Amino acid sequence: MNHDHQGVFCPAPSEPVAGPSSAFWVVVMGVSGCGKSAVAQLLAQTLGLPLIEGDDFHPPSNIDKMQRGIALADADRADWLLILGAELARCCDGAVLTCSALKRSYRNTLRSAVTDLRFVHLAISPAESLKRVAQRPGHFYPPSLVASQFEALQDPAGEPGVLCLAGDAALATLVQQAHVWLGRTNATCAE
Ligand SMILES: Nc1ncnc2c1ncn2[C@@H]1O[C@H](COP(=O)(O)OP(=O)(O)OP(=O)(O)O)[C@@H](O)[C@H]1O
Ligand SMILES: O=C(O)[C@H](O)[C@@H](O)[C@H](O)[C@H](O)CO
Repeated sequence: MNHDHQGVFCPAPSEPVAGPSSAFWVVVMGVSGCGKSAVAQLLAQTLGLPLIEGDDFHPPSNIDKMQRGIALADADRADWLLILGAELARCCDGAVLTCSALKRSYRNTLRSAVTDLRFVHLAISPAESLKRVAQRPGHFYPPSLVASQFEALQDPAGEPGVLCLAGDAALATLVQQAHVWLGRTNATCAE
């Protein structure tokens, strides 16, 4: 059992957390460069929810591996996904999480942490992903790993609680579409 930063009582992360009926948890997912951080930041801001940046929770060994151009394996991602699930569960009133969540089993690990977890999948082409990743000087993730993201990706379309969006649309459009899907049509979305 634990408490979040506001002292709200939370069940242990081993049981999926169910919040107030107005609460929801959203994962913005997809391959490298698809726009997870950009969209999630706006979404969290306009929904008034905390933002959890999944990349901030990778152990140094994972960052080191990616920096050296080695794709993460299932075993590298296992503990990271459990930690992200615990972070979601810690936010009793909901949260927006950025996480690649490339495989169904990864999404199911996150689903086991909170009830009715939603996923917004930003789908982009390998060419667009490569272009965006190559344009990020100083970022730890190398363009040489982009192909491995698409090899690992299992399309979440058809799974429960999933919205698939074209990640090359304008940011404001993407956030607006997510709001409508979440039933929050009145919120204003800034570009
Ligand atoms: N809808 C969009 N249209 C045009 N450019 C975008 C869009 N979304 C994001 N970008 C740009 O693409 C780049 C990658 O975006 P972002 O960092 O949000 O992706 P990401 O999925 O979080 O990547 P990673 O997981 O690799 O960190 C950034 O330069 C960002 O400004
Ligand atoms: O599961 C993964 O392979 C990783 O989370 C990657 O997606 C990177 O962390 C991200 O792309 C960095 O930019």
